[in-house]
Amino acid sequence: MTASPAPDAREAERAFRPRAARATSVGDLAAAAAERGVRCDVAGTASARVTGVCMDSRAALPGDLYAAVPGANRHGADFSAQAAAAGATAILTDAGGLDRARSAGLPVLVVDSVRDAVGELAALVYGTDDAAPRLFGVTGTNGKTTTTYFIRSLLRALGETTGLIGTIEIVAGDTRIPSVLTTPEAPQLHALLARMRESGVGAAAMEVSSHSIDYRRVAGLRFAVSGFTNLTQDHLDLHGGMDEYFHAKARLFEAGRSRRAVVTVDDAWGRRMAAASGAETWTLATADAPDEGSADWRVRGIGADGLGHRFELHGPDGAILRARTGLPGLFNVSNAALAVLMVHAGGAGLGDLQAALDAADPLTVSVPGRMQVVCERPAGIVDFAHNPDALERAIDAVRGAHPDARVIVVFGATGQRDATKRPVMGAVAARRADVVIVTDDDPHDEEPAGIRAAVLRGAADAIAAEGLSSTVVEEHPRARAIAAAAAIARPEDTVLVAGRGHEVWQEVRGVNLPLDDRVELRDALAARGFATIADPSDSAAGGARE
Ligand SMILES: CC(=O)N[C@H]1[C@@H](OP(=O)(O)OP(=O)(O)OC[C@H]2O[C@@H](n3ccc(=O)[nH]c3=O)[C@H](O)[C@@H]2O)O[C@H](CO)[C@@H](O)[C@@H]1O[C@H](C)C(=O)N[C@@H](C)C(=O)N[C@H](CCC(=O)O)C(=O)O
Ligand SMILES: Nc1ncnc2c1ncn2[C@@H]1O[C@H](COP(=O)(O)OP(=O)(O)OP(=O)(O)O)[C@@H](O)[C@H]1O
Repeated sequence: MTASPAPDAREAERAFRPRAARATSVGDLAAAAAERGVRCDVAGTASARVTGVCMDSRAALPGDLYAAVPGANRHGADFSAQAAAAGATAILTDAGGLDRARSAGLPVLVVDSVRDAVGELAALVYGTDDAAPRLFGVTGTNGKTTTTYFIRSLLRALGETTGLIGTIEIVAGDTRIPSVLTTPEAPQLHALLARMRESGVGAAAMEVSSHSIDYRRVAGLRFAVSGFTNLTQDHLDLHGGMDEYFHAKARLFEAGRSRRAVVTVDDAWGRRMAAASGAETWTLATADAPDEGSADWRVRGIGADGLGHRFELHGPDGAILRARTGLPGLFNVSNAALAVLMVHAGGAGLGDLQAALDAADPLTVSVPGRMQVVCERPAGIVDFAHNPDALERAIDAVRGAHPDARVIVVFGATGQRDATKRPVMGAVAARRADVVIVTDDDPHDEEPAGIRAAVLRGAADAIAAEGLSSTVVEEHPRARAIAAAAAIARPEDTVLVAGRGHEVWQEVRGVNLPLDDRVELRDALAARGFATIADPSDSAAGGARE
């Protein structure tokens, strides 16, 4: 067991501050915020000067406005003295935090909702409201990370200097760090954009999680283009139901938040999202759907090409774009098509786009832990699928062509998160795979045996009700489950290790244990004498790469 060296939120917050800071007085901030409809009362001296914004006292730097939010566990105002000791010059809080903030002896900006206000204030402090890099935001249950990597790669092929913000890493010019959140908190986002601007970044691709929309992390940001991948069951613990989950995502497409939108309309949720969008919207059909023909853009002519696919995009006035992606799975055609159209909607002309697609194969970028192949025969694949829809698609995507090919899937469900998806994932695996090895994901503080039992119950119920012939076993810890899968793999089989993708720490009762599925699978297959593929992005090779 090791103590946690996992990415640290505070370090991440400090790593991406702009080098040049301009000072704004508390009084001027309150006045500018009011002009944007955010009412701010000032308690204390209005002449104090602010050069940065933070939301965690442990990340405060001299000159910061410390945003003290009411949290699930504590009110941030409890940490006002720590922020002041670190050099913060003012505090932003709500009526509930006012007295505690005042006791730190700093001027206080009082607002109705700190989360609603902090994005706008950070935009003012960092000057990111109009001069930030062009932002390409991607939301949806699955495909956000992959699509942002595709967008960034395509923008680079078009000659742009780019940034990236998402689950795996944050990249701004020559600086990169592993991510803590998929979408950082608003103060960090605005600092990041200011830093990107300093580094000459012209465009950035960014994942926008539904949590971030609910928690107002994207407040004060304007997206040049926003894209929607899909909506399937996930995160119902936060949102309560699919309708609420839909409405959280829909807020990204409000007029004023996004200038343009590209919405995948392969199902009813997509069509509803397109109808709800207040931005100038293009619809994209990537799969056979009832009214697929009425979409503005359609994927046509999909054909197998190596591990991936080639395809065409057909648009208005006979426009056609030809593209390919080397990443396995038809869902990666959907992700790639969305990325191409978002870059087109962001201003790239059809001719330039086609030239970039032809010259650089930009949609064959390697995305860490997303359909990552560590061995070709047997196929050993590590993927991030951690909800029912993604798991089903991932299993289908990796099934080999040989008539005796089996899919052996290793996965578990996360502790303290949406428990309703556990039996559903068990049933999906029992239906689609030949051998199912149920193990642990990140149990967090929950008892792992109970999580496994819920997944196993779903699998057993599906087998009994549907007369399935799949084999289901329980094995833990996870490394032993991966070794068990490798031990029974025949050359024509596929071992799919799903759920944790690029992650290199497994959290068990507050302790982060080192665990990289790619390393475990590669080592287990190599031990049996199979030829494996090294990859510089995994933990055995030292981490993230270009
Ligand atoms: C459930 C959730 O989203 N919680 C977020 C929330 O934490 P919280 O309400 O528990 O905070 P708290 O512990 O009560 O503390 C209150 C405030 O005091 C501050 N504090 C606390 C201690 C201290 O010494 N000093 C200090 O300033 C905290 O930073 C916080 O602002 O506010 C914090 C920042 O203020 C967030 O960092 C934190 O995100 C946590 C880390 C998180 O894991 N969120 C996940 C669920 C998330 O957002 N995930 C999505 C992706 C989901 C997906 O697609 O899979 C994401 O975008 O990453
Ligand atoms: N368009 C898609 N439709 C369905 N499943 C997909 C799609 N794209 C990717 N997947 C599956 O979902 C997994 C996660 O993909 P990716 O990381 O790109 O999505 P994400 O939205 O960023 O996920 P998360 O929010 O959980 O980080 C992949 O490993 C793959 O199994």
